[in-house]
Amino acid sequence: MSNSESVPHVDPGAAPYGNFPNYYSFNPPENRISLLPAELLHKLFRKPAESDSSTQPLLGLDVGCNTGDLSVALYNHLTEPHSKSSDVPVHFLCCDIDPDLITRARASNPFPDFISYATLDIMDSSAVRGPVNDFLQQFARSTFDIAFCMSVTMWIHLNYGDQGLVTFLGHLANLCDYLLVEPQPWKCYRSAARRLRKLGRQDFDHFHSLSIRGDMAENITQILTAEGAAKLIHIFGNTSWDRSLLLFKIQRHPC
Ligand SMILES: C[S@@+](CC[C@H](N)C(=O)[O-])C[C@H]1O[C@@H](n2cnc3c(N)ncnc32)[C@H](O)[C@@H]1O
Repeated sequence: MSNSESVPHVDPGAAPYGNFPNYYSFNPPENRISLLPAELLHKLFRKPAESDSSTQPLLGLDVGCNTGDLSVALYNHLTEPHSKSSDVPVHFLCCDIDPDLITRARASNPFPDFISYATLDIMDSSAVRGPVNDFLQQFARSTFDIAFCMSVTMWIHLNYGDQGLVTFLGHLANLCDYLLVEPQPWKCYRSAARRLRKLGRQDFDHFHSLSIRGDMAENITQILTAEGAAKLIHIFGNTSWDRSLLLFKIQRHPC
């Protein structure tokens, strides 16, 4: 399979945020799911045997969920009986900038009581506050247990520049205790820019001025772990698209 997001037969000018309408026909969820241990949630959140077994729900945030196929696959994978976290209710909030993708995700949602979808630009802090805070407040919580940021960083980076990427990662880290990131490697940036040029379109606003470039998994790790803000605790290997899945534990320092 090709290792860049150059495969979709969609005019990329029409998908400037990576909002490809048929994403899962060329990158099926299984490519990523197969790298994640089914017991991930149990391993991260298991309680000591003697602790009270009250079932605080586990909360997940999926940023850039497209039509929700990966969100649902993650939900199934992490909650199915052999995962041993199935006794704990798990609730996901999944968001995407593209309202059409969210409409499709809602229409095919197999678990509407457990998976919620919202249209929002994660870079628009005032728009994010509403749905994210409303979701967290239902559970009297201020953060998610885990956030997923799968194949989204490049689109944020190309559309909002270096500072946008740094702000985005910082914002996500503030929202969760664990963060799973699948960064697109630099060669995908070149492919995305080449596609636009082939179509005679203007380059992404920021492509030529990005100074964060090269090894994107390493760059993103450095941004997240700067000043001890997060710790890289696991790399789950590489997908067939040569993308690594990086799990960070966010370190909260008392003020
Ligand atoms: C390449 S797709 C990845 C979809 C999914 N996360 C996955 O890995 O299967 C990138 C998604 O991020 C969404 N996206 C890009 N920028 C966004 C933003 N600023 N806010 C919310 N979603 C965004 C796009 O609409 C698109 O659906």
